Amino acid sequence: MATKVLKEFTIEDVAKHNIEGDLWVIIDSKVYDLSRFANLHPGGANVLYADGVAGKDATQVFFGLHRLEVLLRPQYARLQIGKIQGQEEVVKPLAPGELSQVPYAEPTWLSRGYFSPYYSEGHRKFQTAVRAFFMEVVQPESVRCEESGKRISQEVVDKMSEANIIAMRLGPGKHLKGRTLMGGIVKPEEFDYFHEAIVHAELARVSSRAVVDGLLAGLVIGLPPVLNYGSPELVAKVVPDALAGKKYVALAISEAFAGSDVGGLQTTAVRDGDYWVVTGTKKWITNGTFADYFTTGCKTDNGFTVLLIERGPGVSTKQIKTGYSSVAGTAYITFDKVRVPVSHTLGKVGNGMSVILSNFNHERWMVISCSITTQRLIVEECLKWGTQRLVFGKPLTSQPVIRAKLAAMISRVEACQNWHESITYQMNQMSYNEMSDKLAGPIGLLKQFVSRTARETAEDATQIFGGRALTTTGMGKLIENYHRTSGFDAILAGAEDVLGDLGVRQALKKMPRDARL
Ligand code: HEM
Repeated sequence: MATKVLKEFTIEDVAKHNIEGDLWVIIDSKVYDLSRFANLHPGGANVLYADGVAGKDATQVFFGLHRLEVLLRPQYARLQIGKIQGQEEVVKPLAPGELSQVPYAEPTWLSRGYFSPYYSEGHRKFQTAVRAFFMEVVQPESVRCEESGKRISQEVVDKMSEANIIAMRLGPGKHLKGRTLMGGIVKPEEFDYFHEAIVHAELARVSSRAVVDGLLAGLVIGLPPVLNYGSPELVAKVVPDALAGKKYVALAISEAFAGSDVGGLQTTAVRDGDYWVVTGTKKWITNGTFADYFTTGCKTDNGFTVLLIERGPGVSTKQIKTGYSSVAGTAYITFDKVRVPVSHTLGKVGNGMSVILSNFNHERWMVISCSITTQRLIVEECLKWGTQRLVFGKPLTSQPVIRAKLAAMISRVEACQNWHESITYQMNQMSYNEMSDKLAGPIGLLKQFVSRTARETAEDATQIFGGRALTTTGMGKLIENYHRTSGFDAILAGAEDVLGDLGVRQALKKMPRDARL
């Protein structure tokens, strides 16, 4: 397709169009004809007729009031009629895969001129491809679904499964064997937890908190127990379709009766020949509204057992209204005498607690990976806003109190990131059992730290953005979303205080008996 040659104007040409009905402005070297748009302008027509705006270069005032994306929306992009002779645009959106050059907007390993002991050139290649994919395929969908509350389209899920992103989100392992990952950039046997962390980070970079969950987070936490504890026949029946994005899975553990005390669950499974008969309810189940399978914690005669329940007679799900978008498909589930084949038992009868506990580490580490990226994104938003927003004729960052907030925000996210990388490195060296033994505590402590710092950063960012942080659209929309949803990470996958306590209890278990001051 031929690129449109833009008409060129001088500043003087534009200055002649400065009245109602004949109104041009310059924004970042581009000339816009707002004559007819003025009456439709969401900020009102009058602001456009002001002295420093009509017929003038309104770049400064524009970027004080709008996000760049406004100019990129097709309905507004077409208002551009030309450009100013001899000027070039300065403010450009990132190309798919491109890195931000804002300091601290990217982790150190992605920052120009810095080094990392953990990430290789291969990780970098992989990251570039994953970022481009998420920017092109997932970002527009995220914006649509966050607003509409509708579940992610099958088209996006299909594209994710084609690149094997769904399988990669489950981490390294035998489920990757024979798969072409991201067009073959990384071999399945080379795929490690740093590759996986990249996938989570890039997903979180372009998605709101609810979309991170809506994009099959239920499957990411609900399928591993099937992979690790299901019979070969069950694995063959369920896993290929799930990784191909044809069937959805949710992890159904928590209940209105029991959250953190998994032992207090009331959903009951009673044996009847070759079937279990399951009765009970589940609450806060991510992706539950559209899941085909539920990895479900049940009380059985001799303790606690995990069953894979297929949607069918006796299973009903309804949407729960939560503080974030219903794109996450958070559900209340009722099981009413549901007949579940005994072959759908995951692990040994009565051994459900270890099935669930072994799953938690990976889930928590995944939540941490996503949460840190969003925290970093908020730092980037604040650095940009702080420099482009003028107060008392100077950038906001000229105020020491703003710089102090930025210092705290940067330090927090860098601390989180470095701790996360250190734990991820340990994961790469350890067997699954070693991880359960040695990393449950550190992962619990890190998750507590990340969700606490997230909320502190949300508070600071809200102060920096002021009223703009209170609206779901416009300049502060990411801050508003973060402020409203950062608390989710303090609850989902294990409540903050419980996890901090777990970390300390694990440490106490390992205290040498002879340790004395
Ligand atoms: C191509 C030119 C422009 C387009 C397409 C445009 C579009 C918009 C849109 C979509 C909004 C809604 C808020 C948002 O989504 O960010 C808005 C708000 C606003 N616009 Fe514009 N605008 C343009 C130029 C200008 C200029 C030159 C001014 C200068 C005064 C201006 C002043 C405002 C104000 C005061 C608001 C309300 C901001 C708020 O609620 O915080 N706009 N504009």
